[in-house]
This record gives sequence, C-alpha cells and structure tokens, in this order.
Amino acid sequence: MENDVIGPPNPLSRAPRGSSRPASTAQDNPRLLDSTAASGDVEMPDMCRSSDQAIMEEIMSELLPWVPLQQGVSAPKARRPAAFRDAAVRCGVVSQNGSDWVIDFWSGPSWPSAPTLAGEAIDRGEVVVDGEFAAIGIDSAQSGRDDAAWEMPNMAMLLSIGSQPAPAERLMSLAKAFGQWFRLRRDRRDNTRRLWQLSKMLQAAAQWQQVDGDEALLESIARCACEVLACERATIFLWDQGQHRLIGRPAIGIEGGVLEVDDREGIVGEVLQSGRPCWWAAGGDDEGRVNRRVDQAQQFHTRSLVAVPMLNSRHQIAGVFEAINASPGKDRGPVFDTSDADTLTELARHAVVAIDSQRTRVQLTRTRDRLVAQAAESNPLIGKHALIGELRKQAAKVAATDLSVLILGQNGTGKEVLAQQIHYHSERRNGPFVAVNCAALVESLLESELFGHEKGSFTDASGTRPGKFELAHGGTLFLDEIGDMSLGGQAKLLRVLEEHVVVRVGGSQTIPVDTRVIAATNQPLQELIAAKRFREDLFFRLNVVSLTLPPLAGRGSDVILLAEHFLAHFCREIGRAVPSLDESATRAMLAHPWPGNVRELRNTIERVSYLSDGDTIGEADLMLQGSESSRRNAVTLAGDGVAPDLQDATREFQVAHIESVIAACDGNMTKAARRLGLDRSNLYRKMRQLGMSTVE
Ligand SMILES: Nc1ncnc2c1ncn2[C@@H]1O[C@H](COP(=O)(O)OP(=O)(O)OP(=O)(O)O)[C@@H](O)[C@H]1O
Repeated sequence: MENDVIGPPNPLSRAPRGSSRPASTAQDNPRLLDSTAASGDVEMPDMCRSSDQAIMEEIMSELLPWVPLQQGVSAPKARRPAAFRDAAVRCGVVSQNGSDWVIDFWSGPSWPSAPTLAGEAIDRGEVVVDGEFAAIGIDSAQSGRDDAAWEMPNMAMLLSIGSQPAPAERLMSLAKAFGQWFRLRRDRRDNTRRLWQLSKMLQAAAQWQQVDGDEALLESIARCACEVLACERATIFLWDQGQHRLIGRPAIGIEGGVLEVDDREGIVGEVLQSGRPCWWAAGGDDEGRVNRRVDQAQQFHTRSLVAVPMLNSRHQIAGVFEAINASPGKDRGPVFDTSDADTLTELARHAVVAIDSQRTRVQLTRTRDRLVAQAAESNPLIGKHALIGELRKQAAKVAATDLSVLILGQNGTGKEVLAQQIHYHSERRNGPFVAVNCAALVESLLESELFGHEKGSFTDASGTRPGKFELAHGGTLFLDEIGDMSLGGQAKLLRVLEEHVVVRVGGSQTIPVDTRVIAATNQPLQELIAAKRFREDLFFRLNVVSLTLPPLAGRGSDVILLAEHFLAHFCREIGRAVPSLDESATRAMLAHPWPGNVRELRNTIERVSYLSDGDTIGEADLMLQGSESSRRNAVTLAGDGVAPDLQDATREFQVAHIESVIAACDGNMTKAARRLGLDRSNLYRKMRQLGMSTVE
C-alpha cells in the first residue's frame, strides 16, 4: 500500500539523533495499516486570535474521533479532550534543540523513550512504531512549505491509543496540521519581532535627523543595531576607496578612537568585494576569514558576525555595517541568520540616509554661518569715539534679549547699521534681517507691504504675497522712519506687536509671526505724540530700549576713520590703488559740519574714488559744500554780475545740483538720493519743496 511509507526522507534531518534503538516502520506494523479515520487536512485554527496553548489543544482535539475506538472509553461531549486527561490517549510533540530533546507538548504520563522514537521517525522520514507508540517527523514538506529558506527544527509527533491500532493517515494529517501550525506560529513570532524592529528603526532614524556631530550619529546607529539585532556590538565601516581603507566607528576600546582596516581584509573586505551580506560563526573550519587583529585591538572576542554592504543613493558601496556576537535567546541561538542580515540591510539604508543628510546639513550650516559672518562683516559699525563705543556695548546687551529697540538719530547717522549689529549679535542672526522704510510707503500700500495680501484683495493683487513681518519670521524687522507712518498704519502695527499674529490683506487666517522689531526715526517722537501724530501706546511698545546715534560732526576723528574705510572699500570695488588723504583733506573733513552725516561722507568718498586721480586726495577733490572750493564754484554760478538774493541763490544751487546728480545717475532716483545723502522719500519731498517736477 502506498500509505505504508509516509513521505520522503526528511531533507532537513542533519544531526545524528543519538538513537540506536531499533524501531519498526509502518510496513512491519499492521496496526498502522488499518486506518479507519478519515484522511485529509486538519482544519487550521484561527492563529490570529488564539493563544499558542489554545491552538495546540485545538489541533490535538482532532484525536477525539479515535477515542470511541478504544474499549471502555466513551466519546466526550465537550470539545476539550477528556481522553487526554484520562490518559486513554497519550500523545505529544518533541523537538531537538542542538543536542538536547525538548518535550513541547505531552498528554498523560510521560514516556522517557519519546526522543529516541522521534529521532528515528525523523531520520527515516516514515511513521515508525515502538510498542504502543507511533511517531512521525513533522517536516516542512508535510507542512505544505518546502522552500529551503524556511527550516523546521527536528520535531516529531508521537501518539498512543492504547490497545487500538494508530491509523497512519490520521497520524500523518495530524503531523501536517501541526507543521502548519508551527510554521504560522513561527511566522507570527517573526512578524511580531520584525514589526518591533521596524518601529525601533523608524523611531531611531527620526532621531538621527536631529543628532549633532558625526561621532554621536554613528554611535546612535550602532546602538540601534545592537538593540534590534540583540547583539553585543555593531560597527559602521566607511570606505575610503582612494586609500583602500575602511574606517570603523564607533571604535570602542581603541586608543585614539580610530579603527582602520585594509579594505581587502576579513569579512568586511569580503562584503566590499562581493557587495553581498556575509555571515560567520566560530567553531567552523573558516576561522581564517575573521580579522582577529581587530579583536586584539579592541580586546574583544568575536564569536559570530553578520556584515552587509551600505549603499549610497547612487547604489554604490559606501561602507560595510557589521553586527557582532548574537545574544542567544528564546527564539534563536548564538548565531545570526538571514533575517538578521535583512534587518541589518534595512538599518544600513536608514543609516546611509542619516549620514548623508548629516553631511549635507553640516555643509549647509557651514555655508550659512559663512554667509551670516560675511553679511555681519559687510556693514560694520566703524568708530572709536566714546559714544560709539558705548553704543556698541549697549547693542551687544540688547542683542542678547528680544526686547523692542527704538534707534534715534539724524538721517545718515547709521541707524540701520546699528540695527544690523543688534541682529547679527543676537540669537536670530541665522534668520533674515528685513528693512522697511515706512516713509516710502503710502498708507494704502503699507498694510500690504507689512502684512502681505491674498490674491485679488485689491486691483493690483494678482497673486498671494507674504508681508515683511512673515518674511522676517525668525529674524528681525527694521522699521525705518517710523515717525512717518500714518496713524492707521500705527494702529495695525501695534496690534501685530501685541498679538504676534498677522492677517494678510483680504485674508481671514491669522498667521503667527516670531519677528523682533527694531524701529528707527530721525523725528522727535515726543513732539509728534503731543501733536497727536504718533500714538503714545505704540511709542511705549517700541521704546523699551532706546539708543541714540550722535551726528557725525560730533564724533571727532571718527570722520577720518570712516573716510579711510570707505576709500578702501570703493577703491577695492573699482580696482584702484588706495590713495591717501592729505593734510588739507583731513582738516577740511574734520571742520565740515556733515549735515548728511555718515551717508554724506560715504557719498563724498565714493565720488572722490571715482573722479579723482593720483596718490593723494586733497581738500579740492572732496568738493565739500561750504568749503573754500565750493564757495569758488558758487561765485562762478553768479557770473553775470546780477547777484540773486541768498535764498534764490541757494534754491538755484540746490535745483542745479539735484538735477546734475539725477542726470549723473541716469535718472535712478534711489542712487541719486544716496549720492545726495538723502533718503529717496526725502529727496522727493525736497524736490517738491523746490518746485521741481517729481514725475519720473
Ligand atoms: N558707523 C558706521 N560705520 C560704517 N558705515 C556707516 C556707519 N554709519 C553709517 N554708515 C553708512 O552710512 C550709510 C547710511 O547709514 P544708515 O542707512 O544706517 O543711516 P540711517 O541713520 O539709517 O539713515 P536714514 O535715517 O536716512 O535711513 C550707509 O551706507 C552705512 O553703511
């Protein structure tokens, strides 16, 4: 009969079973041939909801149909196999763990010979009988799965039904059902472990985005590998291809903290060459594969390891990730397996992304710091005068706070420069510095400029645009000429300063803003408050700290310091050797009242840098208004002999001068205003005063 020999020999039975006891096969035990039980698969229990014990009992309860076959035993009513309790049926599952046999399940009085019979059944791949017991190996083929990647342990099912013959088919289908159950149990366990590993890895990978420093990141990655793979150590070897070296970190226990190996040595070298994961465990005949020099350097003993390649975003090998010494546990021995290699490969993918993004972050941070340093240096607050020194100190103090600052001072004294000093010395230095000239904006535009607008909120609003408050988020907003802001604008500004949210024109959503405000004015705000042109509550809001810049004429020799600074700056810009200021120029500059302050000085030096030639600059080159040389020019103007009165002469001179500067700047009013030492809005105001056309 075909059923006599059950299944092919177990392909997975490898180790000697330690069994020398002869046992009969189905052929020589006729009791096994008289199977009366129905053949076919045992229905699988619902693995997802049942506990392991419940599943095992459910499978074993399949034995119940046999129980009435035995004399003196009646069929139980409940599903619970009373026959087990009464010891009418004795059955069990035994498995081999290394050289030991473990009884996984047993009903009734134990039977010491169970392992021997189980070993026999597994070795022979058949149902074997010994006295009242019959045994069959549970293997992967019987359990409906035969892929080599899935290994069943050596496991067998044993059954005794007393005086009745044990039907072979029934025993086989029970063993098959048990195999399926075991596979599912193992899959479920593996899936649970995998889920845990994945969530651990994702958690760790999210944290790696915030880890600062190379060493800390690699340590954190290695720690994560040890945790998810349950092993003693992990090392990340980054490949220096040019030098044929692998640099391993963290280099635990190594003096100097650097673990370097040749990229052709050891298992890591194998992984690099093959691009595939490699395993190794002590006790085999391949001891030579392991680079024991690394062990010696680390005073460590490697017993097992798994190493996988680390691929970068271009799928090139960037290094090798190695986990060492698997800790034996409930579900595995002291060696790594394929699932460990899969897990380590997954972790290596996350690690490469984290290492790459940290490098990019470091580069970006360096670039940003360089740009911030350049921006801070590009507009230094020059001056050695005691008042400037004092201002510098106060600026450094307020920079450390987030207090509102009001900077006072005449036009061109350097209010914006001082505001930048505060910004670049504050914690906000990496955020933006945004400057707005409130005088240059009519009220209708001011709100949209400061707070932004939504598409279609007014005729010209063709798209949504964030305002300056939003653009300066995380940084500083410099509101220049705050005294010129309309009362309506002041009310809206006050609301934003108090609530720290903006609502775009035409919008309804509040947008939180973290923006420090530094305001500046050349106007006497107290007088404006008295004249009801400036809100007192806004003044108090802005004037938490006030800093006043002195006029340039009151800063003594700072004039020369600034002149030399500007001269060097412009000459460098135009590629000219820096000329020196002769005594007459120095004297004239010290005597000049500088009504346009530093801006006027800067413009004067800019003009001289472009127009003068020679190694020195004299008083005549400076063409300072009101100086001897400019007076000579004034006489030339009145050359027809009919001298206009002083007021007219002044007006004519101003008109002519403004016109000539605008012409020299090709009609660029911003540039012309800068050359004239004025703000653009002040230039327009001046032109209107002088009766000049302001239509561009
Ligand atoms: N102490 C200084 N060191 C170097 N440059 C300065 C200094 N003060 C002013 N400047 C330069 O002078 C010019 C005018 O400065 P700034 O715009 O800061 O003045 P302001 O007081 O804000 O003028 P306004 O009131 O007209 O807006 C700028 O080009 C600035 O770089």
